[in-house]
Amino acid sequence: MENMDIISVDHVSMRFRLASEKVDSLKEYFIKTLKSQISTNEFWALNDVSFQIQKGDALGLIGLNGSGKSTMLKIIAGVLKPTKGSVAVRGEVAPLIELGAGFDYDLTASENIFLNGALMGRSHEEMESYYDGIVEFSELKDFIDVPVKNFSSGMIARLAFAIATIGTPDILICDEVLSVGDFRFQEKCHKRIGEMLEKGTTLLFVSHSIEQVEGLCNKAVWLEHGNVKMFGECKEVAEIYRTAY
Ligand SMILES: Nc1ncnc2c1ncn2[C@@H]1O[C@H](COP(=O)(O)OP(=O)(O)OP(=O)(O)O)[C@@H](O)[C@H]1O
Repeated sequence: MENMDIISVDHVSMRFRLASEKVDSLKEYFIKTLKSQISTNEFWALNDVSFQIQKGDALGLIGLNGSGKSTMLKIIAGVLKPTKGSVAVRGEVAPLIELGAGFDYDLTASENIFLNGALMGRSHEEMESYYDGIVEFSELKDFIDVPVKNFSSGMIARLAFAIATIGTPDILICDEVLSVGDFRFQEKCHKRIGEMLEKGTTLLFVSHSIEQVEGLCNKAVWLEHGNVKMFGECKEVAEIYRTAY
């Protein structure tokens, strides 16, 4: 089982269609569609991207705004289906992509812990055993019965991170999570991710902080306009990336 690819991204391309005309209402949209007055521009967010990750690797995805990092993570997490190519993922994925996406904002933090557990396929009993640890890690004890709609983005990030990192998933996907919390909480998350890596979790990590990427990752893929500019050892990719723009 050593050196087995846990994630294999094979010639993945992703096309989005963008409406090129501004439409002010649904009615106008239907009328213009019927009259064939709406044209769409094709936009390729990823072009023929391939790379392989082995068990226990920590991969940083780096690149400028709009280079395709989040799109790549969403395809690996199974949220988006690639237009071309394929992705093979061997293992359970804990995705931290759109923070709080699994939350019902009218429910309290406590209720959302169980809701998210259910979304992750975990039973109520199982979540009860994790409950205290989640509350403690998120440091939201005093807010646990408050509806999440009253939370700041940092509080939502803390709760989402604490829930997603229970147990030891095979693959942890983190998209910009550490940029939301304050510095002290970022350190705490960094430490927890480090502990998960030691236990064999594979990490996919997006951050605009190249220092954070270097601190956690052994491999890096650098995306530029949806193309792989460079893939390899994190230190080598980071060194060239730093001086590139
Ligand atoms: N659902 C969508 N529909 C249309 N275009 C999209 C969609 N999602 C992403 N895009 C476009 O695809 C490109 C890549 O976006 P993506 O979010 O993957 O970039 P990113 O590297 O994560 O950027 P950032 O660093 O700003 O988070 C962007 O130009 C974006 O506008």
